[in-house]
Amino acid sequence: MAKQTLLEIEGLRVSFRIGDDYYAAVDDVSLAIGENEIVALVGESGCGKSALALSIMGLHPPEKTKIEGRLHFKGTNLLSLSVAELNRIRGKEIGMIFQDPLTALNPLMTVGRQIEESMDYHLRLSAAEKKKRTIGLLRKVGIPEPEKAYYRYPHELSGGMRQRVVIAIAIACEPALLIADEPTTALDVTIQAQIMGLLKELQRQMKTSVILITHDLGVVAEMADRVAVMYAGEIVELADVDAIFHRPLHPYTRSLLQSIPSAQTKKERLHVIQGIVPPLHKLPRHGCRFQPRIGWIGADKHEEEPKLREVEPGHWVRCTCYEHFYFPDDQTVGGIGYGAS
Ligand SMILES: Nc1ncnc2c1ncn2[C@@H]1O[C@H](COP(=O)(O)OP(=O)(O)OP(=O)(O)O)[C@@H](O)[C@H]1O
Repeated sequence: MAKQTLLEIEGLRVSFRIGDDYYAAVDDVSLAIGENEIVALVGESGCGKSALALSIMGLHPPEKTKIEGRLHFKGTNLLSLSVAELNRIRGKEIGMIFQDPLTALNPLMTVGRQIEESMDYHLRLSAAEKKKRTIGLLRKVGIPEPEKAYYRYPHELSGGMRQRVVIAIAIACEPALLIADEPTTALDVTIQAQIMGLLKELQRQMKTSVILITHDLGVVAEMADRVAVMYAGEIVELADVDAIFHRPLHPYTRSLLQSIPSAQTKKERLHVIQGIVPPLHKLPRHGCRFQPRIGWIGADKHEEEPKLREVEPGHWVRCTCYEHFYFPDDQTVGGIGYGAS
């Protein structure tokens, strides 16, 4: 089912200044987010997921960051807006949920006041209306005794409850787009599923589009409609969630999937992806960026300048190396070896 596009990311390049040079952490990324769609961005730490999200929110310091390309949101290029114009959109039309509720919340302000602050800027409501709406939001995000919680300070709440407050702030103005950057990383495992369940339920009720950044593929399987797999600043595979889990193509996607313990892989050996994502100033800028991590696949199997190609409707993959990729079965790392592909 084709969805109307809400945000069209076109040729986005986000570069950070290191010394005298700029290095792209997000490199020529194009991706459309549909209305009422959950798109997961996955990849190891350092692949550029947060850099992409923060550029949509306009939160990179301009003196150290160069942003190129276009971010069409409801027909407006966010990158052409002044700070004042952007302020009218972020927090209202686009909400963001950050990783750590402790740093996202002001410890000196009551929960109620913090939620109301997000409304002050965008909505014209009387004090009584704001309070009513805030208590309604606290109830909506599952905080017990919302009338009392309204007067509490963040430190009086558990981590899970604090993250619910962060979510309440993000949805206070009913944004069309919600960006959730690792929203459960800082929480206990038992609480993570509850928060994800809440996000999914809110998305269903409000029909908000969501960009969900995570490296938890279990969460992706539960939540996402489509998945963009990022490696070293580039999207290497993009497809709907079913295709990513059942017909993954790119060696990086396959390696990520093979590296998580699951019901199927439990009895098999887990794959350990060799090496690490290189630091920004050492990223390979030509050829297949994943090539150094799959050294057993010959150089001639990679494209010189790999492009994303649509190999079945809606399923995009970068570089021809996927056609030749296999998991070697003669290597063992730290007692954990490679499973068969
Ligand atoms: N302000 C900055 N200045 C310089 N380099 C940066 C800056 N922010 C991020 N980077 C670098 O850009 C690359 C991408 O970082 P980013 O935080 O977007 O990755 P990520 O995929 O979101 O990782 P994580 O899951 O750890 O948040 C990394 O190499 C990181 O070190």
